[in-house]
Amino acid sequence: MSTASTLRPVIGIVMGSDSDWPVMEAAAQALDEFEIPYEVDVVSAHRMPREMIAYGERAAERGLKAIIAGAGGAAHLPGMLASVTPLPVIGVPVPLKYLDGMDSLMSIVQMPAGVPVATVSIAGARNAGLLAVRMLAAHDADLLARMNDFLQELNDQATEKGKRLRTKVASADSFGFGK
Ligand SMILES: Nc1c(C(=O)O)ncn1[C@@H]1O[C@H](COP(=O)(O)O)[C@@H](O)[C@H]1O
Repeated sequence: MSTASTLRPVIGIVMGSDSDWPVMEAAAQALDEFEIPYEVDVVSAHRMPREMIAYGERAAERGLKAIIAGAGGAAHLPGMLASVTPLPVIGVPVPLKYLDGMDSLMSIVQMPAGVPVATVSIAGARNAGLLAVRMLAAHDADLLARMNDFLQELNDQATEKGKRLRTKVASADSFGFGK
């Protein structure tokens, strides 16, 4: 098991295989941006069911506050974790070679009532990381302020994009383009 910092991890990032990491690392990056300590591991419901159950059952007592679980294809990992932990589980549908991740999405999102998994978009690992930050921020005023700054930054960037687009279209118009 690897841990991103020497601090005790509060978020677990797990995935069905190390082949999911190229998608899942965006969750880790988002947590890094907010200096949230996390751990990373491969925990497969299909290939190592006993370890998977033990991971879910022990997650809360080990101090984790939420689990981000990514899997591809018959992606049962997030739902199975959610069935053995009271912690929030965020599911990331990992797209594989066939079916473009629709199989992963459907496997993760259609949970029976009583066992929720907060499913993000196909390959939406960055949003999974940001959602985990928001969950922590609900009980942490400093983190909440930083999330607000982050949102303001997004707002400023979008405003800037609009400005650039309007300038581009206006200058094209003055040459008789863009009509
Ligand atoms: N969906 C699951 C689960 C599970 O849900 O328990 N365990 C592995 N897998 C998925 O199998 C895909 C192929 O894995 P390999 O690349 O190891 O063959 C991965 O996307 C993994 O998440």
